[in-house]
Amino acid sequence: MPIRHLTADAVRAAEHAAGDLLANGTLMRRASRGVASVVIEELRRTGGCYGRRVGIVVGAGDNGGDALYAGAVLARRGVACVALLLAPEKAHAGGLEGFRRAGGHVVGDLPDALDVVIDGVVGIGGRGPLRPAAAAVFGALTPPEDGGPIIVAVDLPSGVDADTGEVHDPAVRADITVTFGVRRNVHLLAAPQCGRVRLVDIGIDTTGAAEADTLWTLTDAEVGRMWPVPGPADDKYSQGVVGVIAGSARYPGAAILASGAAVAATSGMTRFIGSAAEEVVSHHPEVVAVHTHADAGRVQAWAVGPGMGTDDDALALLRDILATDLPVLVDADGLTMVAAHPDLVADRAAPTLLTPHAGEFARLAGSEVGPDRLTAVRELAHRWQVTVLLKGRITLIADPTGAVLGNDAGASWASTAGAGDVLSGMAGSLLAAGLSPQLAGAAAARAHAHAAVLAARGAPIGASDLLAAVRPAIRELRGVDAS
Ligand SMILES: NC(=O)C1=CN([C@@H]2O[C@H](COP(=O)(O)OP(=O)(O)OC[C@H]3O[C@@H](n4cnc5c(N)ncnc54)[C@H](OP(=O)(O)O)[C@@H]3O)[C@@H](O)[C@H]2O)[C@@H](O)CC1
Ligand SMILES: [K+]
Repeated sequence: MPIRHLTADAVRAAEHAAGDLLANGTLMRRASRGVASVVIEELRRTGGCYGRRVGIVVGAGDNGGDALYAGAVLARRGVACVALLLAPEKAHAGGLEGFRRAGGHVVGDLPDALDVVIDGVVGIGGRGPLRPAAAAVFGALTPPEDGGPIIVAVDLPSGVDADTGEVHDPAVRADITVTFGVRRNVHLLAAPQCGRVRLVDIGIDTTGAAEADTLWTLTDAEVGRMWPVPGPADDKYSQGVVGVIAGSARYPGAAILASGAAVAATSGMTRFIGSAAEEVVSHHPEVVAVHTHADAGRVQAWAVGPGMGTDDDALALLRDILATDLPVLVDADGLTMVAAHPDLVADRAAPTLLTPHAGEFARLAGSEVGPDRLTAVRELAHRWQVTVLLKGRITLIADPTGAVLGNDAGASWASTAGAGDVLSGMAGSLLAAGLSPQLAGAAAARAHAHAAVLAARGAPIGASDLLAAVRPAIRELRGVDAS
C-alpha cells in the first residue's frame, strides 16, 4: 500500500470521527506518549535519560498540550524538563497541570546546555511564519552539529505549512518530527525541514479521506515489484519498444544519455530518431538509431524532447509523434514547443506525460509554480488533461484525475546537467513496458534518485555517473543481491 499523506482538514476529520477518544483526551495522551518515547529513545541512544535536560517550547494550542504531556512523561523518567510558555494564558491547562505535577518547571528563558528541545509551538493549526517570540527562542539555539540540542518537532516543524509544505521565514528546522496516525503533506513536501519523521499510531481511521486531500508515495518495495523485467515467454518486442528523440549532431549528449537510460531501465528494444544517430550507436550499440521518423519502425511509447531543438523540423517531428495514439513523454525542448503550441496535446486521448522543471512548468502554466507546488501541479494536469511530473528535490506526479504521487529524492546529488535526460529515457522505457504515465514517472523518479545517491557516495557526480548507477539502483529496489 502506498504511503498516504493528508491535509490538515482531513486529519481533523479523522480525529473527529474517533468521537470519545478525541473528547476524553485519549488521542492527545497517546500522541504525547509517542513524542516522549521518541525523545527517550534519542536520549538512550546518547547516554540515557536520567539527569538529561529537555526544554519545551509551548504555544497556544493542542500542539503545546502534546508537548506538555510529553514533558510530564519525561519528567517522571528523571529527565530535567523546563517549559517556556509563549502564551501563558492560553497554554493547555491539563497539560500544564500534568507537567507541573510530574516535576516540570516553567521558565522565562530556555537555559543553555539542553540535550533536546521540543517544538510544541504550533501543529496543524499554525499559520504563517514563527512569531517573533518563538523565532527568538529557536534563533538563539546552537545547532546540533556544534553541540547544541537536537530539535524534536511535535506533529510538524512550526512555521512550515501543513498542507503546502511552504517553509516560511522564520521556521523551525527539526532533526526529528513525531506525527500521529497518518503523515501530513508537509512531511513529504518539506521533508528536509522535518528531519526524520516518526509516525505514532493513535488509533484513528484515515482510510476515508478523499483523493483531493491525499498525496501518495510509493515504497521502495512497491517500485521494485512494479519494475518490468523479462518473463519466461518474453522477447525483445513483447517487453515494449521505446523510441527516443533527443539531442542533435552538434549536441549529442542528451541523445546519448536519454537513449542510454532507456537501454538501462528495461530489457526491451530502444529505437532512436535524430541527427545524433551515429554518436548514439557508438555509445550504445544495442540502440536501433535512424535519422527520420519514416525509418524508425514500430514502438510502444516515445520519449521526446531533450536537446532536440525547437526549430521547424523539430516542431514538425513533435507534431507527428503527438499525433500518434501511443503514450508519449515530452521533456525539455519538447515542452518549450508544447508551451508555445498547446494544441499539440489538447486533443490527445493517448497517455501523455509532461516532465517540466520549475521554469518549464511556468511556461506551460503561464505562471510560476509558487509555494503551493502540489496545487499547481494538480491544476495543470487537470487543465491540460495530461500527467505532469514536476521535477525537484520532491518530485510530484499528478494525473488528470487529481491523484498525486510524490517522491523525495532524499538528497540533491541529481541536480546536475543531463540528469533530466536520464530521467526521460528511464520513464519512457517504463511507458513502453506498459506502466501508466503516473507510475512510470514515479518509479523512474525513485530509481533515478536512488541511482544518484549510489553514484555520489558523498562526492559530486555528473549525469554519466548517474546513468552508470541506474542498474544497481533498480537491483536494490527489486531487493536483488547481486553479490
Ligand atoms: N485534536 C486532538 O485530539 C489531537 C490533536 N493533536 C495535536 O493538536 C494539534 C492541533 O492543535 P490546535 O488545533 O489547537 O492547533 P495548534 O497547531 O496547536 O495551534 C494553533 C494555535 O496557535 C496559534 N498560532 C497560529 N499560528 C501561529 C504561529 N505562526 N506562531 C505562533 N502561534 C500561532 C493560534 O493561536 P492564537 O495565538 O492566534 O490565538 C492557534 O490557535 C495537532 O497538530 C497535534 O499536535 C494531537 O494531540 C492528536 C490529537
Ligand atoms: K510543532
